[in-house]
Amino acid sequence: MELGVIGLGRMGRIVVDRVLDAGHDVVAFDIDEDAVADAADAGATPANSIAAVADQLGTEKRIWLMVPAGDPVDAALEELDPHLDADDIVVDGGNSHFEDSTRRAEAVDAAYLDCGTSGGPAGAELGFSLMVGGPQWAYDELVPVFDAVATGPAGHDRMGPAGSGHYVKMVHNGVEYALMQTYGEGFELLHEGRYDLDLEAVARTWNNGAVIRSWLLELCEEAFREEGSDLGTVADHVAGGSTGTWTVQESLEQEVAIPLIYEALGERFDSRTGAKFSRRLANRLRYGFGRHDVARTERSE
Ligand SMILES: NC(=O)C1=CN([C@@H]2O[C@H](COP(=O)(O)OP(=O)(O)OC[C@H]3O[C@@H](n4cnc5c(N)ncnc54)[C@H](O)[C@@H]3O)[C@@H](O)[C@H]2O)C=CC1
Ligand SMILES: O=C(CO)[C@H](O)[C@H](O)COP(=O)(O)O
Repeated sequence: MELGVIGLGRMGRIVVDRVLDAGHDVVAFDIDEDAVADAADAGATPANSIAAVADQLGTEKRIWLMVPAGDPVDAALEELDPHLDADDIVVDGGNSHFEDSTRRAEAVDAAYLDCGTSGGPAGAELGFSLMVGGPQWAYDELVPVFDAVATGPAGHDRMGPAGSGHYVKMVHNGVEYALMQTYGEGFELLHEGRYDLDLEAVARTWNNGAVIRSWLLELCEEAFREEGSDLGTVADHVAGGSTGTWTVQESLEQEVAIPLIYEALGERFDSRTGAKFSRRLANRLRYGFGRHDVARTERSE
């Protein structure tokens, strides 16, 4: 099979390499010329524009987008669409909002597969987990590509119609937030608690047979090994948050309570503020009702 890949960053480049390794051909484009040159060195055919990707593929074009979610996806589709017809297939493997994906599936002439992708850069070796939404025929047609990009045949499946792949990935990310939060809380208690513990040793022991072993826990083990039990200079500032926000928004629309995911998202937002206003007010209110001491801090303004 011949696959066009647009977006050759951390994730797109893995798609290229794994598809090439499986014996398929790749036509590759990125707005970063160096990324295109690197992909060409790895065996892909370089293209110098999005339209050129479509032109360089034969009839029945199969194209994988791995660009940042949002405007770059719409921009790529706008440029591709005049070159596509109903026999063609476009996969969006990024973290797009599922409603954007259903809109795009309606708008483009090609069959559109929204593909939630999990596994991160570690997927270069292991392959990804792929959650695909869209027409069955298009999914079936791309099974050889999904087999190559995923961990294997068990690492991908069609979730349902347009939007369902990115919907499942959105919820996956909400779960990811809550798992990160709960490991964080457990290790915080161990760190602050009554024993002087080697947290790498704790994580390693848990990862060997414990009920709570997982890949995220292996990453905790790696973090403590590389940074130390006190996490060294790692700041308490957590970036990102879009996919968790979408998960919480959807839970409100569906009236499904997901308090752990909501709490984890809130913690992430909290990590970006300095002194927290509500805690400062609680501090002052305790003086108001009980004449308890008010802890005070130097303020810059
Ligand atoms: N990094 C991760 O662990 C994961 C990322 N994702 C999603 O995969 C998508 C890609 O992520 P990464 O590879 O990490 O990002 P990245 O920032 O490493 O790569 C994005 C690439 O897209 C290129 N690009 C941007 N606009 C373009 C355009 N209009 N045309 C062609 N190329 C364009 C950039 O030059 C860059 O090389 C995002 O939607 C992300 O949320 C999904 C799962 C895991
Ligand atoms: O999808 C992912 C992991 O599963 C990506 O790492 C994504 O970039 C996470 O983004 P955020 O933390 O902003 O939700």
